[in-house]
Amino acid sequence: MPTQSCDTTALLLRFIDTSKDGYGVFDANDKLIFSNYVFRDIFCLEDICTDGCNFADLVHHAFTQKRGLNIEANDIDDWLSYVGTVRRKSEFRLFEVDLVDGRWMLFSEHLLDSGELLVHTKDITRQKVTESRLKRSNEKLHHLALTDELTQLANRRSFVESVESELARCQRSEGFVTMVVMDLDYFKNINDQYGHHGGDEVLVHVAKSLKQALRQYDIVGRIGGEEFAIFLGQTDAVTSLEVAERVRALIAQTPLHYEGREIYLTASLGMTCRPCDVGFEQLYAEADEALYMAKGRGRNRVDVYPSEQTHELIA
Ligand SMILES: Nc1nc2c(ncn2[C@@H]2O[C@H](COP(=O)(O)OP(=O)(O)OP(=O)(O)O)[C@@H](O)[C@H]2O)c(=O)[nH]1
Repeated sequence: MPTQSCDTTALLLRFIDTSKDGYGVFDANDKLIFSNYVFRDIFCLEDICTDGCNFADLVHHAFTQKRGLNIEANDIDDWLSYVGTVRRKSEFRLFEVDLVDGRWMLFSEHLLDSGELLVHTKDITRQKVTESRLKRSNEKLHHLALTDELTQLANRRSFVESVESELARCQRSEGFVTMVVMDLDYFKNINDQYGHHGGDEVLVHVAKSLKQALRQYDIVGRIGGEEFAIFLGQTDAVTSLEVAERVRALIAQTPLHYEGREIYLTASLGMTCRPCDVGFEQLYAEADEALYMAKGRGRNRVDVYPSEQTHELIA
């Protein structure tokens, strides 16, 4: 019945206009022929007459007012050219968009055979906020799982993983890799003299010295207790020994100022240098053996595991 149909249309229009979702219809020439309140709000069309406006006009209007879609481009026409390569190119399109005011919208576009484009938008700001909180806590958890809480260096697990992936990466190259294992000397005495807190401060201090003495791409970790390990990728034995000596000297020359006193400390280091196709276990075991030699030969020194790559250093 005509009256009923009229009522239904009016009701539908009222429903659409008061909806929390946005609705817009563009004709085959991309002219906006229908929009509800939310849609007009997104493109900040409250103050302009939309008759005859096409999509590019709407975007230009919002962009000049620094409102509407968050467009990270200096040239709006470049952006519109890009959008032209995806818009109206498929029957259905779904995408997320952030607005200058911080809101996030899920846009869906239906292209009819007759050329009209029906656009629907849904506010997904709350989901996006929850998503980014979740992402941040996952990143934090990931960081905690891989980092030694006290020194903020890589923990044992993370050190092993990083070295193994570095070894896999350089498998086919001709270069050399070095492992250095370092252990503080008489650390038990430091704990006994300055307490566990003093001991912890020493570990943090040593971690800082390591970061200072090493290059950004060297891998360093706290393996446990007062033991640290350094991996130098693509580094020959001579350079590696220089690095290990630099670390040893820096630690010996840099006392920690703790509660008005100076805590002097030393460390013993063992190093090995091998071609890139070596496995982690072998590399670590050899460096550890060299560390054992350094401890036995009086501490505060670097000892080198004897191998084809290091014989010149030992001779
Ligand atoms: N403060 C503190 N002490 C730790 C930590 N982890 C291990 N230690 C202590 O480190 C000390 C290691 O002692 P030892 O293995 O005897 O070695 P050392 O006294 O350094 O002697 P050498 O290695 O032979 O020169 C022990 O007293 C442990 O309790 C830690 O996280 N914090």
